[in-house]
Amino acid sequence: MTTPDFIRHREGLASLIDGKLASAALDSAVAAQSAALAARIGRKPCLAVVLVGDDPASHVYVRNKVRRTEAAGMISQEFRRPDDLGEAELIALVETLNADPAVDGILVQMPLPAHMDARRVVEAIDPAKDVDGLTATSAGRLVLGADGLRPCTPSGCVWLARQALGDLSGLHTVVIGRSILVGKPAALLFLEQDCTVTLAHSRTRDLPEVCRSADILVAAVGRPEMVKADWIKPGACVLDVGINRTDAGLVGDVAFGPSEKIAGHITPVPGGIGPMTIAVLLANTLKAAAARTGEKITDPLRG
Ligand SMILES: Nc1nc(=O)c2c([nH]1)NC[C@@H]1CN(c3ccc(C(=O)N[C@@H](CCC(=O)O)C(=O)O)cc3)C=[N+]21
Repeated sequence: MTTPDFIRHREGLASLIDGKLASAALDSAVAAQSAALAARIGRKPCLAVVLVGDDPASHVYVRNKVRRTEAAGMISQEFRRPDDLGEAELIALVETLNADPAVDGILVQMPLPAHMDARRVVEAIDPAKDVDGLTATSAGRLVLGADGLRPCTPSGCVWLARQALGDLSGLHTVVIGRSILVGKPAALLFLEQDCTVTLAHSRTRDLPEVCRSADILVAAVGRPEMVKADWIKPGACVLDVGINRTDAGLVGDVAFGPSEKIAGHITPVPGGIGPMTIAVLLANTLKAAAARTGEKITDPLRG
């Protein structure tokens, strides 16, 4: 197996998995296929992003999504609504987007304002357009191992682990965090790769010891630098999903400095899993566009 250029070998330190470079590689594969698909169907794939309220972090993510969608030759539609928008109005907007044949993917940015039931809003999304992979239909297909759209962040984790390690069969993956958006689907996606999976969480007994048995460690808890270097098996592949804003800037869930001396591979924050999430979102939009129009494409995340 040849190592891709976004995994940088470093003497005496973990190889650095550069998620920014990796996502640029995926984006250009998506762009090429999106152009070919557009030529066949007579229109570009289109992603609609809905942002309710004015959380500054959400605005940063949405701006990045719009920029990268357009750079990949796809159409980006943005819908901004005030945070006093009613749930029924938001669901009506989702239904309008469901009915619009030119829209291939719908993403409703989380978190939603507290007065809304996010589950009800997500379930209003047509599963064929569920590029976040968050509807009950998509989750059910994931559990069944049936075709469907998979959640973006955990798909990005699996893709990077495969790029770093090749076949993951038989490896022990420990996922810390059982969220619907990341931890739970990550466990299922690594299982689909024939890993032995442990889904650890805040009630797990002796978490450091559990982590020390991981060949692949996925940290998705949202606690700055919670995972310490002595929780890491020497040579393990460490994927840091945490995006924590602290006085010291943006930090992950892993204490990076000490951990890069122990791990075999590691993702930084920023510049690791975050940009990969958007790359998978674009790949999912391409897949949704192809499936909706009955066209065949090669999955940019496979191979
Ligand atoms: N329906 C929905 N789907 C999501 O996928 C979703 C969401 N809601 N709500 C918020 C979270 C968070 N998220 C990120 C995406 C990219 C970066 C990213 O590109 N981060 C850069 C840094 C950006 C910065 O400076 O803040 C990096 O890690 O290098 C981070 C976080 C998607 N989310």
